[in-house]
Amino acid sequence: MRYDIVTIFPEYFESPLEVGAIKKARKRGLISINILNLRDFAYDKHKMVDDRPFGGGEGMVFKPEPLYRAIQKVKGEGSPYVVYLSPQGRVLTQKIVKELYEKKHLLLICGRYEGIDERIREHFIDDEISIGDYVVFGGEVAALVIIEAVSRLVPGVVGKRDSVEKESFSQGLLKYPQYTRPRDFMGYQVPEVLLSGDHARIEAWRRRKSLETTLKRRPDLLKKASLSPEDEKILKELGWKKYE
Ligand SMILES: NC(=O)c1ccc(NCc2ccccc2)nc1
Repeated sequence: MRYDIVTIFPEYFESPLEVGAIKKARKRGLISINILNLRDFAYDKHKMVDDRPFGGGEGMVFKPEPLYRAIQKVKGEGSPYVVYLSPQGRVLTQKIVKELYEKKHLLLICGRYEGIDERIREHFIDDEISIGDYVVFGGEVAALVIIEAVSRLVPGVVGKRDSVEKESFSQGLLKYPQYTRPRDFMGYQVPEVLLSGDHARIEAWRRRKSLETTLKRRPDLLKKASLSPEDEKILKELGWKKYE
C-alpha cells in the first residue's frame, strides 16, 4: 500500500507515523508513506497556497495551482486514487475502508480553513471522504484515520490473527467484552464461561454478547449485518423488533 499526503503542515505527521504497527509496516516495506508540503508547489514569490474567497465571506480557500502541481507530481509517479478529506464527504465506514484498500495507492489531500478551490474538487479529486459529522482544523487527522484503518487490511501489518475479518465491524457487529487477569478485580469477577476452556461455549457466549451489545448500542447496524438464523433467534429473545 502506498500513501501520498498533501498538507501545509508536514510536521503534523512526524510522530503518529513513527510509532507502533505503522512504523513497523513502513520498515518492512508493507506500506510506504510520502508527505508533500503544499508550499513546495507554490511558485510565486510569497509561496501563496491560499487566498480570500471570491464573492466575499470569512476565511481562506486553498488556491488551485499548487494543489494541481502536487497532484500531477504524484500522478507522474504512479496511479493514485485521489481522496479529499472534508466534512462534505461521504462518511467513512469499514466498507469504504476496504474499497480504499483495493486502490493500493492513495493520494490524500488535507484541506484547512474553508477548504479547496471547487475547480480542483470537481476535476481532479476521485473521492471526498469525511471521518464523521463534525469539523476539525484540518484534513490531516482524517488522513491519519484512513492510513490506520486501511493499513490494518494490508497482509502482515496486523499480528497473528485468524483474520482481521473476524474483527468488530468486519462482521457488521460490535465486538464482545474483553477480560484479562486478575480474575478478581475489586470483587468484580470474570464470567466463568471464559475460564471454562470450553471453546464452543465461549464462542457462543461471545456471539451472544456481540448481538446484545449491538442491539443495545447500535441497533442501526443490525439491518446491514450478516445474521444467521440462530443470531435472529437470540435477537428476538432479546426483544429485537426486526422490521421496526
Ligand atoms: N469530518 C471530517 O472528515 C473533516 C475533515 C476536514 C475538516 N477540517 C478541514 C476542512 C474544512 C473544510 C473543508 C475542507 C477541510 N474537518 C472535518
